[in-house]
Amino acid sequence: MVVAIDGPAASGKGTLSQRIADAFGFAHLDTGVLYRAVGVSVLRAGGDPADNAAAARAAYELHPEHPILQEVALRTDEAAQAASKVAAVPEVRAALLDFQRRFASHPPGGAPGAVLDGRDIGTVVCPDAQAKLFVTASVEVRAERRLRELQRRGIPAISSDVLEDMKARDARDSQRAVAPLRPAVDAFVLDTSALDADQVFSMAVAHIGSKTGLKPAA
Ligand SMILES: Nc1ncnc2c1ncn2[C@@H]1O[C@H](COP(=O)(O)OP(=O)(O)O)[C@@H](O)[C@H]1O
Ligand SMILES: Nc1ccn([C@@H]2O[C@H](COP(=O)(O)OP(=O)(O)O)[C@@H](O)[C@H]2O)c(=O)n1
Repeated sequence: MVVAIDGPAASGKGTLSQRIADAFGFAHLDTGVLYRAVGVSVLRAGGDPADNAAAARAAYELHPEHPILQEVALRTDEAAQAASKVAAVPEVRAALLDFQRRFASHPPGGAPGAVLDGRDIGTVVCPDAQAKLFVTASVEVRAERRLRELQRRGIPAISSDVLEDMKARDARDSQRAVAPLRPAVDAFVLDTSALDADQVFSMAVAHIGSKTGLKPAA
């Protein structure tokens, strides 16, 4: 059983995915972390994330136990920008595809299902997912959520920079040639601009139930 959750930055994908995974006993993979790790690896090696060869090399070196995947440095805006640059490189996407598909088909810990969140889960990584959600919100709402999150994590951030970075990333993610950000034709689109996390969760559970017959454990 695979649940695909896609959407733009700070729309609430990760929050929703973790809650869905907990409720159904599924494993959760935040695929954005993989792209962030590749971007940060390139920066640390002194490279340019938009350089195809450097980005592809870093992607082929990433493996599920790599310690960079746990680093808080992956959460910064700098990491997010680097991620969206390496994410436009076809070799990077190809290198990360196996990792993601293996997680979906063999969820760790023998879990009965997997929730993957990202930009292209319902369209490219798991086009046969039993339930697909596309979570979105206005860019202003998303920038405000991300700013508060960064402040909570103790990462310095300036409101106008977060908004501008988010717009730049939205444009890059939506306009790239390979696996652009867009809802799958069979995705349930959920605009969370005026919904809190509990409301989003309830609507998502109802949708998953309608598609799969599954109900969360009480
Ligand atoms: N429906 C919601 N309403 C308000 N804040 C939310 C909502 N969903 C998530 N958040 C908060 O917004 C921030 C970004 O959410 P996150 O789940 O990390 O988004 P994404 O994975 O899409 O980048 C987090 O601080 C999270 O707590
Ligand atoms: N499945 C995915 C996940 C992330 N990405 C890229 O990785 C970047 C960071 O993703 P993320 O999910 O960590 O970003 P946030 O939504 O958390 O801000 C995105 O801007 C995309 O460019 C992608 O291309 N495909």
